[in-house]
Amino acid sequence: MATDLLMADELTTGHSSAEKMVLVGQGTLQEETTSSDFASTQSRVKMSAKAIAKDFVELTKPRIVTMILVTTVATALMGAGGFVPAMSLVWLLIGTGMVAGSAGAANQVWERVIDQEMTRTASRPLPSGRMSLTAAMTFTAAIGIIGTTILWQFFGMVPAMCGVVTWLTYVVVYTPMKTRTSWNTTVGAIAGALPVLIGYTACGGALSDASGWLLVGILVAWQYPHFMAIAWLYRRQYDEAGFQMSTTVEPTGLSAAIQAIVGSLVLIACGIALCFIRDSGFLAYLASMLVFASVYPMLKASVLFFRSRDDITGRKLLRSSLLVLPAVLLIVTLRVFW
Ligand code: HEM
Ligand SMILES: CC(C)=CCC/C(C)=C/CC/C(C)=C/COP(=O)(O)OP(=O)(O)O
Repeated sequence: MATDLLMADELTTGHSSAEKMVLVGQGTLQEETTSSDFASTQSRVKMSAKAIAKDFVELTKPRIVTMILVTTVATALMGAGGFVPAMSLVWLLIGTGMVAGSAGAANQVWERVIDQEMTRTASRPLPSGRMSLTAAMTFTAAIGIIGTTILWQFFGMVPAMCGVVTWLTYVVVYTPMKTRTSWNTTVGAIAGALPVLIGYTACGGALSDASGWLLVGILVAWQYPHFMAIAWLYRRQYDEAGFQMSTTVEPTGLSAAIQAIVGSLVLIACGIALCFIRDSGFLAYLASMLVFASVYPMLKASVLFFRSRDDITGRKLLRSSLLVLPAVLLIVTLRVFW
């Protein structure tokens, strides 16, 4: 208020009352214009800050990281053989999430040029030009280092190294293989499965435990139906961009369908084996039946895709895969408490 009055005085010194009203009016108008400019600038700054933050999140492949964190909770409980202190779980999720996000971001840095060739990826922060390479690389390094340090400091060298090995497998091995051989999916499945060892070893499990590797088996197997559906749905874009995927090398999709069926069957086998690893009582049989029932929709979708390879059966297979993984992990985790 005082400023307004000061402004009014400065504006009106040495002028008639009528001129004063106009000047004050103008001054007020200017003040209003200035303040509305300020408000709109402020809102623009807020919006651009929101958009920048959204791009950094998008760089990490948040949907994949979210599902990886779901597997991290399950494998942490399994490694602990029971409950895990809430704060430990929070730090585990922060550390794993940052390392996984760094891997996803590094993959997008690596593929920033070829991602322009696919409609599915062209709108990403780097290929679209919304984010600078320096900002992306700095962010990638920062969250990767911070996440690895958190895992190391709170849970020890083994979980931290599991994260580093996963990061390297995905970024340095899998990513360059994508344009060279369709065997990239096998390496990607290993990279996508290794994070289960982070949660498992962070909360008491050992790398020598069969349970940990059966969990790896569940994730490796699951990724075939999951990705073969995606490889089919985006086959044309993959082919035009020069990626070597099962559906570009063998365009009928028969190989992809067979891999999806085999992956579903191996997933069931690994899940049932995990149900019996503690004992072979009634609950082991009950849990096994639940594992079969939870994977069955994906097995059925794989068979339907095998019989009729089109975008409808392909999308149904992808959707079923995204529901099946959490269900299987819930059942095998409950076996820890049952
Ligand atoms: C061989 C390994 C894998 C490959 C090649 C792969 C590939 C992909 C691709 C290309 C997409 C994006 C689809 C799109 O743009 O709509 C995607 C989506 C997704 N992936 Fe995977 N993925 C793999 C492993 C994993 C793993 C290990 C997880 C987590 C446990 C995972 C969880 C997801 C989720 C949740 C989505 C989002 C699906 C959606 O929102 O429609 N994927 N995957
Ligand atoms: C803890 C840690 C380091 C976790 C990392 C694990 C991780 C990010 C796995 C992703 C699995 C995978 C192959 C995704 C597809 O990438 P893509 O390059 O085929 O997807 P795109 O074509 O959409 O870029």
